[in-house]
Amino acid sequence: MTDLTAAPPALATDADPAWIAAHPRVQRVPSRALTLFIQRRFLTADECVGLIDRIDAKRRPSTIADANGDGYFRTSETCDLDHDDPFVAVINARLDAFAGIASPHGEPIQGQRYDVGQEFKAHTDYFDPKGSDYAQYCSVAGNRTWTLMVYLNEPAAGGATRFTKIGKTVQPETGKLLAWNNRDGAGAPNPASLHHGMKVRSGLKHVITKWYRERPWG
Ligand SMILES: O=C(O)CCC(=O)C(=O)O
Ligand SMILES: [Fe+2]
Repeated sequence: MTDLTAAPPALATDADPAWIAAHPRVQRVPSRALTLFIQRRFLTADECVGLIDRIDAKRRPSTIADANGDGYFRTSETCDLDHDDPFVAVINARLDAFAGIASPHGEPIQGQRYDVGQEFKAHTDYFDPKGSDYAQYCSVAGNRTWTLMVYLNEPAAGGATRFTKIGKTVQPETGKLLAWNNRDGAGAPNPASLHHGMKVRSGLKHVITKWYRERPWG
C-alpha cells in the first residue's frame, strides 16, 4: 500500500519526477539517460492475488503494435482488466495517484502472464513516430508518456526486466512497482527506455502495466 505524502497535483497531464521521488520508499535508479523509479510493496500480496485471478480468467495471446516479422517477439498472454470492477478501479486510482497524472490520460490497466519460456523481447513502450502504425495508435491520445508496471508474483527462475541501454536489471518481486518516463529530457521518445521482459525459466510471472498518454485517452 502506498502512503502518499500529499494530495496529487490537480489534473496534471504529465508526471513530476520530484512528486514521485517524494513518495515513501521510492528509489530512483541512477541514470542520466532514463528516469526510472522503483517502489517495493506498492501492492499487497492479497491485491496481487486478486489481480492474478482476474488475469488468468480472461487472458488471450499478447500482440504488438508494429509487427516486425518475429513471431516469437512477445509470447506472453494479455488481459484487459475490467475497470467497472471496483477492485480494479481502486488499484487504477492508486496508480494514478502515484504518478500524479489525471486519470483520463491513462490507458486501461493490462495484465500480462508469462509461462515458462515466454518473454517480451527488447522494445520501447512508446510508438515510433515514423512507424507505419503511428497514426492508428496515436492520432487521438498522442504517444505514451509514462509506464507504470507492477510485478504480481516471483517466478522461481527468470522473468527479470532488463533495461538494456542503461544496464539495469530488475528482479520480479510480489507487489514491486516500476515507473519510468518514456521520453528524454527534451520530451522526445527516449531510446534509453528500451527494455526486455526476459524469459521465465521456472514458474509463472504475472505483471500489470499501465501506460499514460500525452492527451486524454477516453
Ligand atoms: O514483463 C516485463 O518485465 C516487461 C513488460 C513490458 O515491457 C510491457 O508489457 O510493455
Ligand atoms: Fe514494455
